[in-house]
Amino acid sequence: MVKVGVLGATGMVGQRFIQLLADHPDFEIAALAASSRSAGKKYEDATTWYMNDEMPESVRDIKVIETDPAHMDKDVEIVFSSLPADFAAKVEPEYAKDFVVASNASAMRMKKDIPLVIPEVNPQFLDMIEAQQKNNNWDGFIVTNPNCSTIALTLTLKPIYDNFNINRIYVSTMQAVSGAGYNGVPSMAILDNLVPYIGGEEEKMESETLHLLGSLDGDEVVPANFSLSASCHRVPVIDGHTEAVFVELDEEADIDKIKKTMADFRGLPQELGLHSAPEQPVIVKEEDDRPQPRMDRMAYGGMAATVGRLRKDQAFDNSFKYVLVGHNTIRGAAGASILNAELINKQIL
Ligand SMILES: NC(=O)C1=CN([C@@H]2O[C@H](COP(=O)(O)OP(=O)(O)OC[C@H]3O[C@@H](n4cnc5c(N)ncnc54)[C@H](OP(=O)(O)O)[C@@H]3O)[C@@H](O)[C@H]2O)C=CC1
Ligand SMILES: N[C@@H](CC(=O)OP(=O)(O)O)C(=O)O
Repeated sequence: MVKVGVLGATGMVGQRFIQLLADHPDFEIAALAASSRSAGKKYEDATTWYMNDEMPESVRDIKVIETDPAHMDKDVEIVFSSLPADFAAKVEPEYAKDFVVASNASAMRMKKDIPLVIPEVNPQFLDMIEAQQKNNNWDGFIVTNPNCSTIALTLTLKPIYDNFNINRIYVSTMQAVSGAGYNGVPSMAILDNLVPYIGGEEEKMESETLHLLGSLDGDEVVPANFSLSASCHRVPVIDGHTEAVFVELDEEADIDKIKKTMADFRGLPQELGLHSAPEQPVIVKEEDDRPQPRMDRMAYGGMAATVGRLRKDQAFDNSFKYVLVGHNTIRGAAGASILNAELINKQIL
């Protein structure tokens, strides 16, 4: 078993990490860190548990430590980070001196030599690790996963990008409140309402998606060459981001072929049989009223994106549109970091 630690362990994403790691066949939770508000307390006393399942027995008595790497158990090999981005930017490089950091925070995603990875989409970006270690003189390294809306979108776009020529994409999101953390959106702001702004989200979706679908030239990422415009909105759903996607190709959109390409899509995690890999990363539904967050967010344990209403766009030439749902704190956060770590454990450690 590989010993792992979780930073930000008391938070919304930290709790997902614990839920997903509790019975993991290869990883064993050895350390939990949070802010000085929580450090020194037993995990069960430091945490207001938000998950539907009970808090795992194995973590209840673990004493929460300060996030400083000096406090981290030296037997830990992988540290999962679900820290606020500004704090992650300071702490993650400190951890990378000695530990593998699988980060879910946005701070380091677009930095040179730091792989931003979805294992089904761009596992080859892990090749940057050698340069990262050499350039920083680190024994460990940092690998990041994308923003929650970006992950679901990019999983569905990868098979299209590989098989057709994309000209431009518009995407409009309807994002769950859990995406902002437990204290992120007051109920008075979101009940009976919708908030048409999520700070920084549109910029992240636009840049990260093109980066993930791009190619490596040495250690430089050459972004994919199409236009992408995002509009992001918060809706009163607890978990599961929904996105309406509009795609213009260079050629006529053959709907049956596009559906088959998406449904047949498999990547390296499926080939390697990684524990958290969904059998099918993209599920295509035919019902007129799917996908819906309540019904589809838990597809393959929350690790698959579900697509529906895939149809020709009658208003524009060579165009089609669809709706997708992805679980924001599983495939969009903790599950994504864990899948990255499973790939690293199989191929690098
Ligand atoms: N929620 C989501 O869907 C997604 C979130 N993310 C990213 O994951 C990260 C965590 O998000 P989320 O779990 O929602 O946030 P929460 O606010 O729910 O949790 C934040 C965690 O970080 C800890 N923390 C806060 N400040 C400090 C500090 N100064 N020093 C040490 N620890 C600190 C908190 O500890 P304490 O309890 O002691 O205060 C808590 O454990 C963020 O970077 C977010 O952007 C990414 C994708 C999706
Ligand atoms: N901003 C996302 C969640 C998030 O924290 O994303 P990021 O990891 O890119 O900061 C949401 O509100 O749903």
